[in-house]
Amino acid sequence: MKFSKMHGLGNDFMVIDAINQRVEFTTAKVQRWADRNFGIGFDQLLVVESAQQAGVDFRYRIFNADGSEVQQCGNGARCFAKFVYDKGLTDKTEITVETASGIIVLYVQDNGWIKVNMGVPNFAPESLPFTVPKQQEKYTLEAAGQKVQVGAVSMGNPHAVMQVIDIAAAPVEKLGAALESHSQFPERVNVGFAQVIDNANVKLRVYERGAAETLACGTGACAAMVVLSRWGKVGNDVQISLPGGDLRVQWEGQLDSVVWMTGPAEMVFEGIIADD
Ligand SMILES: N[C@@H](CCC[C@H](N)C(=O)O)C(=O)O
Repeated sequence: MKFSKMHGLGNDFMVIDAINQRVEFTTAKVQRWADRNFGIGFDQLLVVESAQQAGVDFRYRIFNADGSEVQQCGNGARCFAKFVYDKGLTDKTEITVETASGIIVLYVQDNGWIKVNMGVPNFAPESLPFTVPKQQEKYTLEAAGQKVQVGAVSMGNPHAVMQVIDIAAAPVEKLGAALESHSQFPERVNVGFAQVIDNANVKLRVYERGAAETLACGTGACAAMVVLSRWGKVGNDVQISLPGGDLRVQWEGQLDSVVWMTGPAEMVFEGIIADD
């Protein structure tokens, strides 16, 4: 089975075309492929399929390195768009795709970057413990022996975001792991640690559900933007700097406005899996 290895700001993916070849795998196989010593190594697997709904260009499925299937992936969406465009699966520069959390629209720009309409943030999905969205609201949780204040939002997938003073010293591994599986999050959660530089610049690290800390998280960047905006910390056009590079995230701030994310996507190499 042929695959491509791609990344968006160092958040890396194995991408499989399941339109032109037969693709079968199990959770154990995803975990083995994801292994950085015994497999290909990646944070997420992206499986590109034909659309199931009329008028939509593609469907794609997303699996974390631990094998769990998830609803949304920002960096993955940009890599998906580059993959279908560069492989000639479409010649459209405006691409619609079904994900497990609904249809999203992606725009391939002249400079090769991809702009994604990430949809409207959801402050009260089932996978979050909080039901009533209130402006300025923070929630206090206990994790890893300390009390932390987080904002919670779904970008299709669940995120908890906290503000930190010094991103380099943030306890991402320890607190991220504790919050990822906190009892308040029935479907586990992605955990963002955000340092506000000014109202247009934020530094962010994300402990991802099912993958641990990654070099970048697109939905995490959108979630951080939305939470910090609700807390009055940022404007509506923010550069989010992650360990792997920068994303531009735009949000008008109304609860019904969509989030835009713009950034690069890169092909790394292509291969054939020996054990399929
Ligand atoms: N890296 C992704 C998010 C991937 C899914 C996430 N780990 C989850 O479990 O929801 C991104 O760029 O958004």
